[in-house]
Amino acid sequence: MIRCCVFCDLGIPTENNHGPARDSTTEFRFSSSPTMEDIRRLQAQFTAERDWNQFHQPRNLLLALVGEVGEVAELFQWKGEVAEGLPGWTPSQREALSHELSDVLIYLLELAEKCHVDLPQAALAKMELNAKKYPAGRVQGSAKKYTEYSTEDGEQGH
Ligand SMILES: Nc1ccn([C@H]2C[C@H](O)[C@@H](COP(=O)(O)OP(=O)(O)OP(=O)(O)O)O2)c(=O)n1
Repeated sequence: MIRCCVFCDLGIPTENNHGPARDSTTEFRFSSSPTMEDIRRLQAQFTAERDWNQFHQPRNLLLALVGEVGEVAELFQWKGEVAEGLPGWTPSQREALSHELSDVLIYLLELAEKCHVDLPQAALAKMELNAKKYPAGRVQGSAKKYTEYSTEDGEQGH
């Protein structure tokens, strides 16, 4: 059997091995794969193949994550506010951003794994909590923190 790449072995389509992942004329959205679990598994494989689990404890992963968030911030610093879609950014600036955001995601998922947090489920549960804390009808158009809503607004601050 001819092997293409690790992504094909795992049944994960990518732009490189299966053509464009999305139609650029439609509203922006992510590709349906890889899933968070796919990325967790690939990073676990990458780490194990290098005998790096000895370094990838939760605290080290947290520090690595924060470092990568800093690298994302560096790409935005001194630019002023930037509009959605990053108009005016060069292809190489966009590529740098996609690399740094990916580093953040990879370390975040490995940190969650090493802390035994099932992140897709945890994120969904947290979004349900967020929706209860910020009922759309009550907070419409306001960016106030939930603690700033008084009982007169009809919402009890915590
Ligand atoms: N001990 C390590 C080192 C790297 N990586 C992986 C996860 C990240 O996705 C990426 C981070 O690599 P670098 O530390 O080389 O950081 P950058 O890719 O951001 O390079 P640079 O800092 O030069 O921008 O590689 C990892 O899992 N464990």
